[in-house]
Amino acid sequence: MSDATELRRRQAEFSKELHGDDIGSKTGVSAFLSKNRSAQKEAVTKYLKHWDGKVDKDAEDRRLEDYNESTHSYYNVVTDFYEYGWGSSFHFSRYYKGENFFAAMARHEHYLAYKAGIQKGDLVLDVGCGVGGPAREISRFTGCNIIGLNNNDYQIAKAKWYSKKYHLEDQLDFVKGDFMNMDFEPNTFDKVYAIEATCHAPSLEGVYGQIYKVLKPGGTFAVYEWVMTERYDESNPKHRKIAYEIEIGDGIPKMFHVDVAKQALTNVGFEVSVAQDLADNDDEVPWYYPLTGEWKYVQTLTDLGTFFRTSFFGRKFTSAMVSLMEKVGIAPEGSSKVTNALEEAAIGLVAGGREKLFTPMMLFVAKKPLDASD
Ligand SMILES: CC(C)=CCC[C@@H](C)[C@H]1CC[C@H]2C3=C(CC[C@]12C)[C@@]1(C)CC[C@H](O)C[C@@H]1CC3
Ligand SMILES: C[S@@+](CC[C@H](N)C(=O)[O-])C[C@H]1O[C@@H](n2cnc3c(N)ncnc32)[C@H](O)[C@@H]1O
Repeated sequence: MSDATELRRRQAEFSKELHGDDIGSKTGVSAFLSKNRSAQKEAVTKYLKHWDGKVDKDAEDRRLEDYNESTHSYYNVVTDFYEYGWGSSFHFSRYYKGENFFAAMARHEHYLAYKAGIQKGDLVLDVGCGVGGPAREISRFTGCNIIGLNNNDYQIAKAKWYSKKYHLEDQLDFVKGDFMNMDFEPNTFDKVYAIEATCHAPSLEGVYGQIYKVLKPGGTFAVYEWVMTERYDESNPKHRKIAYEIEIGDGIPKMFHVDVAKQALTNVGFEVSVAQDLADNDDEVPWYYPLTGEWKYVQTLTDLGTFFRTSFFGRKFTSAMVSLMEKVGIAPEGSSKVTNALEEAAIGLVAGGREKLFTPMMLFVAKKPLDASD
């Protein structure tokens, strides 16, 4: 058995032990409370194994090398929190004045589909598809067929459960795989998109090279990339602290600079037609607003629940409840470590957003040339 097959088998087995067989019918709090105790403790340990506060080369190399297991463990322990706090699309978006949170999320997804030129009947790959929120929206919006690729078994099971629930099984499929080593045949997809996922890669050239391979000649790749911006200075300790908070709290081995991303696309053969930071604008309502706790930004009454759960006070409330439940044995051991890490994420993301050192929506649109050879 190859190393990759063995890892896949182990991860699938572990997911079954951690989450049980009944995946889908429970979400958020009830899913979180029904985890297998010892497996949850192990998952948290695996995720935080290389996060010891160090940012030297050796520490970074260890995180880059362990990217697959570490990210797999990260999503094993945060997925229920994400669904409870944010919904089933795991990304940020811009907000128009008066626009509801979920409408903005859907619009952000439609915009990427539009920039990728996705048409009815296209075969599309969603790289790092989460629990399938964007794939459901984009398949309904365009009439295309989407295969979602993900290395997290729990999220795949959830994505499949949702597509059955919403009768989208004819248009959607979700498969297990590492985006650094894809199993698809070369030249398979008409379009490829990735939303806030490829930042988990140990090398952007690695993941973009795989996307280039599976895209048909003339096909388009569109991505919302997480990158550090032109203003970021790796040698500035305050900047590095913000990047580290984003890395540890979001399960990212290393946050790359925007130039690294752009160069990586070109190096693997793409022709880049759009390179635009959608966060670099004068929006009245900033993309990171739900994590700030600033009530002035809330746009509609329907957003109050989401805003409470995502705001500073809402997060403190959740952390306190989780800590209490862990102490009395209702919540599995290690749960507080997860809410602490998510808190670091929120702090780093808001700080990075306010200072424009970081963007979660660097939009790249890139084409595989028509005359590309394999
Ligand atoms: C990790 C990557 C590449 C993308 C995910 C982006 C966002 C969806 C998440 C980033 C930080 C997350 C937090 C939460 C939800 C999902 C994020 C915004 C919570 C609000 C979930 C509820 C917890 O109690 C607090 C979390 C803070 C961080
Ligand atoms: C922040 S979530 C975004 C999910 C989805 N794009 C969305 O917007 O809802 C990042 C996703 O990338 C997936 N991922 C991370 N590393 C991966 C890898 N090496 N191979 C495949 N998927 C990966 C995670 O499991 C997760 O589903």
